Amino acid sequence: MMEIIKVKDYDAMSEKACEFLAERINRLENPVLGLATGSTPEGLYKRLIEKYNNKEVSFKQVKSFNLDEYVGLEKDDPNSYYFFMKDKLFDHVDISLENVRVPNGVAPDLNQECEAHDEAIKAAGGIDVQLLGIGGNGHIGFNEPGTPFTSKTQVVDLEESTIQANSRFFNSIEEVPTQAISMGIDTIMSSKEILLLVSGENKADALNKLINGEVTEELPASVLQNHPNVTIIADEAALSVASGK
Ligand SMILES: N[C@@H]1[C@@H](O)[C@H](O)[C@@H](COP(=O)(O)O)O[C@@H]1O
Repeated sequence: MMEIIKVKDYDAMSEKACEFLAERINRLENPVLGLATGSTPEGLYKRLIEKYNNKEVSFKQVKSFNLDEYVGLEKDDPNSYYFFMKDKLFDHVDISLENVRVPNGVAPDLNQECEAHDEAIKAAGGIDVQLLGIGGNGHIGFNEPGTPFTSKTQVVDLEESTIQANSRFFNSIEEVPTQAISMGIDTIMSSKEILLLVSGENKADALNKLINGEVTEELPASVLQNHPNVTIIADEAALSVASGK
């Protein structure tokens, strides 16, 4: 089941997503969240912090698992996803850092780290709500086109287009890591519920294929058609191709 909520713009998407997530956090006894990085969820995190400051939500009982992390970046590297999460959310709410897990991109044994991530998710009882963004090429997490739907958390090679897109955060393109640890497609699909946020015209093509196209490993996000409980909050620009159909 896929529900699509169309909103006007990025701000409206962030607002809706904040209501959606806060409702789950308040309702579930021990919420387990799957969290994402990138520009897309930044507005959502800002609003969640506001809601926390207004005492409308608390993260005391929340456990979280992040989707991905660059290989080779230390936790305190401003471009690491661990740093992003602390900077954009964790440092500003009452979540315990003991309850958050971002894959460790500098673990001595990366494969073992991938297994540990999946094991920790299982031990927590699985993910209640997985937040996702989407890459222009249809990637989710860092699962690039061609990634098997059966994949668990693993080390992945980044596509040139992804490196290019993410270079905006780095001083130069040479500094962008070429590999990452990413939750696998199967890991993501095992979540009880999925919330996908999409904003902007540059995602319109991928979103159209996800909604109207066939389910194929060539467009990793298309797998979401097979999930029983997906909500997509997308703005008008992101839906411009899909709604023209
Ligand atoms: N690994 C991240 C994804 O988790 C993210 O959803 C996507 C879109 O990023 P943005 O939201 O900045 O457009 O690409 C990045 O590479």
